[in-house]
Formats: sequence, structure tokens, C-alpha cells
Amino acid sequence: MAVLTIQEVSAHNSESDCWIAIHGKVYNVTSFLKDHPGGKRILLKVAGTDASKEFEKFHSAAVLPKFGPSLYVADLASIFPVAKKEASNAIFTNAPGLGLFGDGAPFAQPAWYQDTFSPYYKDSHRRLRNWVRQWIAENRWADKSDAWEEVVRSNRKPDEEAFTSMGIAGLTRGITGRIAWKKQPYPNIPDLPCGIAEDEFDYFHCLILWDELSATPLISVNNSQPYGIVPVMRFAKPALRERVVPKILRGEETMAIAITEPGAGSDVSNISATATLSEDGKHFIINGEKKWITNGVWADWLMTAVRTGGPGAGGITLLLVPRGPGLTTRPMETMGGILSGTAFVTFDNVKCPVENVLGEVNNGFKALLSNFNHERWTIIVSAVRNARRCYSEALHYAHRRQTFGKNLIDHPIIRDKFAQMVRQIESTATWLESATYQLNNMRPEIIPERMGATLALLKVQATKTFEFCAREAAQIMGGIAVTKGGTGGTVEKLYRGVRASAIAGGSEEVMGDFGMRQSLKVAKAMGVKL
Ligand code: HEM
Repeated sequence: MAVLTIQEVSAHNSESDCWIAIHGKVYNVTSFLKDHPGGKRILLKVAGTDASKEFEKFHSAAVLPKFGPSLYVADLASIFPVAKKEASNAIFTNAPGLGLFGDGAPFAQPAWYQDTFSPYYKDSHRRLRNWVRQWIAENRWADKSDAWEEVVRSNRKPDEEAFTSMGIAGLTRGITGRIAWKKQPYPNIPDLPCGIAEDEFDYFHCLILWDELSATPLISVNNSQPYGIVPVMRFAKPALRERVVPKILRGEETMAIAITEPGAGSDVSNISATATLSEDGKHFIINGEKKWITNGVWADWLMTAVRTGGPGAGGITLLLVPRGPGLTTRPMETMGGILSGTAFVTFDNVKCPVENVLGEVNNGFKALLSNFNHERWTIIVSAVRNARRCYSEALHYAHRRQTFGKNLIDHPIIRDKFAQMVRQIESTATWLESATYQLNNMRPEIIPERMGATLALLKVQATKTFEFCAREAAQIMGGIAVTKGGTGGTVEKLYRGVRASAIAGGSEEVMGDFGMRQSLKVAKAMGVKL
């Protein structure tokens, strides 16, 4: 490893030969001058010097790991031998085995990552958390977001690796949750990630995967598989199930859920796309439109709700429709979540084999309802993580940016903004863990009725928390949070995703009303006198 003194670095101080030292490392930024988002002049001003202090002011912690390796020249020799500081946190440290994991900034990670006790997480959870974080970092998934967005914007499917990497690593299976634990009926599906045994895998493992992967573009492009595949596993005929499920779980094919229509959203029972039996009785012929279909742009299969009977919930059937003649998916430009590949879908005399009915004809509504809880739970997990990401981005920035002679964090009004974010994030996260514990322990057959209300109300809480944190983070960060890319780019992007999170899977208003109706219904059924 080469080591240079600051005198040696100082010779490289021109536009044609520009070196800069930052945090003990020397970088050759000559070819980077023209690409530097902050401009070349500012770099030339500090050419040949140690610019650590200036660098700290303007960059997030993600910049050097990303750009540094290609610009690195040598280590910087220290003028004074630096006495290694012994970790001085011993007096505050909790029991061995807990410890800080990830960003140690207070509340920037779930509480159990931050050296606190928890009744919920065991060694296998810690192992999975460590493994998935490392898998994300090693493969640099978070950095692929912009490139994949470009691809999706031009109406194309992201690279196959976006799907197969999740499949091979057992992550598509992992985020599908409980029903995908059991390998038995599907011999060709990947093992669960990180060697977790099937009977060991629980909702907290699933939570960890959704939580960690939410900070990458992988979740957006694979969003529908875990919801779409569950009705296939539960209600498809064995031949269809065995043909479709392994390919989806390996990431070789993808699916979307086609329920919402231009005139039917949260009021699902109003759908009007029709399916009629062909004369020979072998196919359903589908006609109609579906709108806002997540991952619809590239899905190979559409788990589609169609009207086969009379009006209302009673006349709905679920069909697993393969992409084929008459089926068109037109990309829709949405406010955020470009990577979701949202589509407007038209069915023009699309033929779907009768063997592809999921469950019973005219009884699809029940199957649909049973799926909503998992979908809402995953939206909650992602919303809490995204709220934390907003908080964390702003917290770090507030330690770098100076206003009126001091860092933002030193202004009481700014600290109060962080306090308001934290109390909402932590209470929501704690409620989420309590709900997840119920999912782990409750008899599966009573989960839809018993957990419906909790998850609906928790979804409202989570998306409102996310919205609040996105707003407050943007207020703290100011102009850079309304600018795409750069230091504030993460908050800008997350902010645009807030509405989809608050509307998809049941709007806040519908969830609030449903949550109360459902909890009262269950209480009455349990004999509670109100
Ligand atoms: C290896 C050296 C450097 C690299 C790789 C680098 C990279 C970057 C990147 C990626 C951004 C976009 C913002 C972000 O993603 O956080 C940025 C912005 C900026 N950089 Fe640098 N930078 C370097 C050195 C410096 C130095 C030494 C200074 C100051 C003397 C500086 C000043 C700025 C400014 C003013 C911005 C604009 C900040 C904003 O968006 O408001 N950079 N830089």
C-alpha cells in the first residue's frame, strides 16, 4: 500500500493534475473534475490539500464508498502519530451479543439493531439480518436504482438479474412469507436464504427481509410476486401450481395482480372486466381494462379478478392469465415508484384456459380478501423503513450543514423536528413488532378476521408516519430535497413514493373505516357487549 506525505500531494494542484486528500486517503480527481456534481472550481480550490473538512460539509456517507475506489491513489501519511482511540462506550454498552449494527445514529435503525433487548429476535434473525445487509452491499443493489429507472422509463423490463438474483438467493421465497416455508410440494425451489431452516423461518425473518430490501430497488421491481403467488399456491389446481410456482420463486418468470380498474379501486366488488365461457367450454374469454397494475409492464402472469356472474362481490372469479394475444400492457407515468412498472392493461378477447381458475367460479372475492393482510403488512414494513431513511438522511445532513453560524442540529427547533419524527417511527415500529408476533402465534385460519383491523389501522399509522417524516426531512434539508439526485436525492425520491404507499393496498380513509368496523364485528362475535 503506497503512502504519500501531504507535501507530495501538494504538487498535484492543477486542472491537468489534481489530487485531494480526504480522511487519510489520497484521490486523483483529475478526470472526475468535469463530472463532479458540485462543479470543478470548488475542487480546484482545494487541489493538493487535505480537504476532509470541506468534503464533510457537502457529502453523505455513501459518496466515498461509491466513487472512492476508482479515484484512490494512496494513503496519506499522518504528520502526527494518531493514538488509536479505545472504544469509550463500555459504560453504556448492554449485554454481549447485542451491540450496534449498521448506522449507529440514534433511531436510524430498528431498536434491536442498536444494542437494546428485544423479546422477538433470536440468533437466526441476527444472522439473516447480517447476511442480507452484506448481500445488498456486496452486490451494490442500492446503486442500481437510477440505471434500472432509465430502463423502465423506456418501457422495458430491468435486467434479468433484478429477478433471478432474488430467486436464487431464496429471497423471493423469503418475502412471500409463511406459505412459502414449506418446500414439499415444489421440489425445484431455492432454499431459504442464509441456511435458515424451514421450520425456523417465521414472520420476523420475513420482516427483516422486507425491511432491509426496502432500501434497494429490488423490492419495487419484485413487488407483486409475493402477493400474486399466494392465491396460486392456495387455490390453483396442482398441475398449474407446479408449473408456475417454482419458476416465480426462482425469479425466472414474474407476475402481477390485476384487480383495480379505472372505475374500481378500494371498492373492489365493483369490477367490470368480464370473462365468459367459450362455446367449447375450454376457455374464458376476457374483455375489459385494469389500471395501476404494479409490475404489470413486464409480468408473465396476471392474477386477474373478472366478473363471471351478477353484480357485487358474489360474481367475481380469479383467473391466472398468461401473457398472450389480445393482452396489452401500456406503461403509466406515475408520481413516484418508477421501478414498479405500473401498467394500464387491456384485455381484448383474451383466452384463458378454464384450468387457470383460482378457487371456484364466482367465489374469487373471498380468495382476494385473504390476501390483503400480507400485502398491507409488507407496505407497513416498507413505510416504517422509509420513514427511518428520511429521518436518517436529514439527521446526518443536519450535522454537516451550517446556518446562522452553527450546525442545523444545534438549533432547538430542528432538534424538535427530529424528536417528532422519532416518537412516531418508534411507536409505529413497536406496534408493527407486536402485530408480527400475533401473526407468528395465531392460528392461521383466524388471522384474516382477527388481524384485519389491526393491520388496516397500523397501515394508516405507518403511511402517515412516512408522510410526516418525508415532509420534515425535506423541510430540514431545504432546496436539496426538492432536487433530483445528489445529497437530497433520496428524500426527494422517497417523498414522491409517499402517496402510493398511503393509497395502494387500501387508502388511509378506507383502512380507518374498515379497521373500526372489523374490530367491532370481531368483538361482537366474541360475545363482547358494547
Ligand atoms: C473524491 C472527492 C469527491 C467526490 C467523489 C465527490 C462527489 C460528489 C458527489 C457524488 C456529489 C453529489 C452529492 C451527493 O451525492 O452527496 C457532490 C456534490 C458536491 N460536492 Fe463533491 N466530491 C468530492 C470532493 C469534494 C470536495 C473536496 C468539495 C469541497 C471542497 C466538494 C464539494 C461539493 C459540493 C459543493 C457539492 C454540491 C452539494 C449539493 O448537492 O448541494 N466535493 N460531490
